[in-house]
Amino acid sequence: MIHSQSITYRYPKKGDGFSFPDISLKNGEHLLVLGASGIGKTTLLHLIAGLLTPNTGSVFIEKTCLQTLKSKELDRFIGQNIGLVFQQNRAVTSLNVMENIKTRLFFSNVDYNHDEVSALLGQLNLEDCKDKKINELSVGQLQRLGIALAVVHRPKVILADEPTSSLDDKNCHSVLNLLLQQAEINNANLIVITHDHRIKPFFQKSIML
Ligand SMILES: Nc1ncnc2c1ncn2[C@@H]1O[C@H](COP(=O)(O)OP(=O)(O)OP(=O)(O)O)[C@@H](O)[C@H]1O
Repeated sequence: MIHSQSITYRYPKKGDGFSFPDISLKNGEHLLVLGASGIGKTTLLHLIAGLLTPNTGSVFIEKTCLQTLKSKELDRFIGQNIGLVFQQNRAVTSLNVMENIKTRLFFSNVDYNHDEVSALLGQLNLEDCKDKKINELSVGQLQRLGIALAVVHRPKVILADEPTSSLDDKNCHSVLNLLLQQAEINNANLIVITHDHRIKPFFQKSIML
């Protein structure tokens, strides 16, 4: 469950700032956030993820209001409950795939479970890659690893920033299906922000900024 209320944000020394529409998702619901370049999509994503603090308004994940948490509590809460999928690779290049997975779990304070991680790597067709270094992965494998790193700690909310804009139609569909599949397996809310209108049919709920 995620709920945001009356969020506004202004970057220091930058114009009027943003006033965002409220978001309300029950367990298992997903949202597409569409909008032109520069309209504030990534800013909204960072506010929902707790990476930026709104000037006014609140974000609730389950019953926790992010704005009531102290800095260390917030870091812990984000690490355990939020999964972020980035457009660019964020894996540590000096580590192999499995070491990246274990590092992600360590920072989320979640124990490594061999069977669960093997199942996840299987779902993402990465089981043959676990000992590979990041620079040995194909573009598609890197993208799927990005999803694995976002969901391996079983977050309540999966947030994806432009996950498909540089992909052809086939890979766009495949990435979307994997994200939705992982959201379902984890009973998580999935929020995708994009200017890529091809993915509209995948979502029942969408807002335009
Ligand atoms: N750290 C920052 N400091 C100051 N201004 C910023 C910062 N980050 C973003 N902005 C500005 O805020 C506005 C919204 O940026 P944001 O990245 O949220 O838009 P977006 O809709 O995600 O754009 P795009 O689709 O191009 O990624 C832009 O004008 C951008 O220049």
